[in-house]
Amino acid sequence: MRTLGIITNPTSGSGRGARRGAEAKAALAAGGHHLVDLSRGSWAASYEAAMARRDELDALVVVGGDGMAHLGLQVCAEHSLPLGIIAAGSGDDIAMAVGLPRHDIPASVRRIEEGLRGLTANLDLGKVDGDAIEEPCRPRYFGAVLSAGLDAAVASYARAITFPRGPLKYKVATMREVPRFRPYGVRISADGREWTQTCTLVAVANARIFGGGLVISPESHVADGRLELVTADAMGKRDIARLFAKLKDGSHVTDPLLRIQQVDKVSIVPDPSGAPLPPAFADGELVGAMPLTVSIARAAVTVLGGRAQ
Ligand SMILES: Nc1ncnc2c1ncn2[C@@H]1O[C@H](COP(=O)(O)OP(=O)(O)OP(=O)(O)O)[C@@H](O)[C@H]1O
Repeated sequence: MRTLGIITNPTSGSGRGARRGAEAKAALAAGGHHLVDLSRGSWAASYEAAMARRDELDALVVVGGDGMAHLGLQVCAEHSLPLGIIAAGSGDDIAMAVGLPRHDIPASVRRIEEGLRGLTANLDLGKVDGDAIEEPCRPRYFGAVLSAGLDAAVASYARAITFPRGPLKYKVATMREVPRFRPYGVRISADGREWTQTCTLVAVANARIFGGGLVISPESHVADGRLELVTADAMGKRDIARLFAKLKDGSHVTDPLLRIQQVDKVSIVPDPSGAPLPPAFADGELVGAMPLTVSIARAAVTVLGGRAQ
């Protein structure tokens, strides 16, 4: 018998989170484990509850989408506590990057049991430092991708509106943000090189996919010890539409306005040569305003039942 902290989110999976959470708890309890329910009324309150009980646990299990996996990473990063992920969200990019099943609670629980018997994967994380990182976790870690370009402006508006809900809110936010877009000014320092440019996208990828399955950085791998800096130069509206369409299969990498470079550490600073950058998002969650520095945290978290390859 193990002591497992568990965090569920009633809002995840377009409102199916409460049922999925109850199913997950029942399946883990059936395995004879002692469960400590750390779910609270918000992401931040659940994080605080998990941090307060972290030392009593043998593992932490999160149930939901990337927002919940991101929460689990904050508790387990650079700590000996392993993380179990029961992927039940509308976006499960982190779970997919570690080869975990989606929307299949019995299969996810079997992976957690395998993990408790020793089958685990060590994953790299992006570690974000900056004065304006949102409370309560500073530094912030991410598993998939941090982004501060046009897609972050869309995410920021989508987060601010209460209607419509679900995937439709991203369509509404895109329709608002793309016509207003002016190229962002940015100063980038990456592994000792420094330059200023205007851009449409600026992202740091640990995994190949983000945004619920968009292939932003096809060569990225969560266990290769490297991050990829992805930038897209200033673009007009038609080029933006083409770029976003190509993100679906990763074919944007041949676009001459796009650049992907491997980095260990990168600083992203707003520059007056263009419009102000939006706040950064990572794993779909708000991280905070620029400037930010992202560095690689190698093998920073152990995922139960994960597959590194
Ligand atoms: N009680 C709660 N505990 C944790 N997170 C919560 C809670 N209530 C609301 N949330 C919010 O739910 C959001 C989405 O969670 P999650 O990623 O698990 O689900 P999802 O189905 O993939 O959602 P989305 O489509 O919004 O990304 C998070 O941003 C989080 O802030």
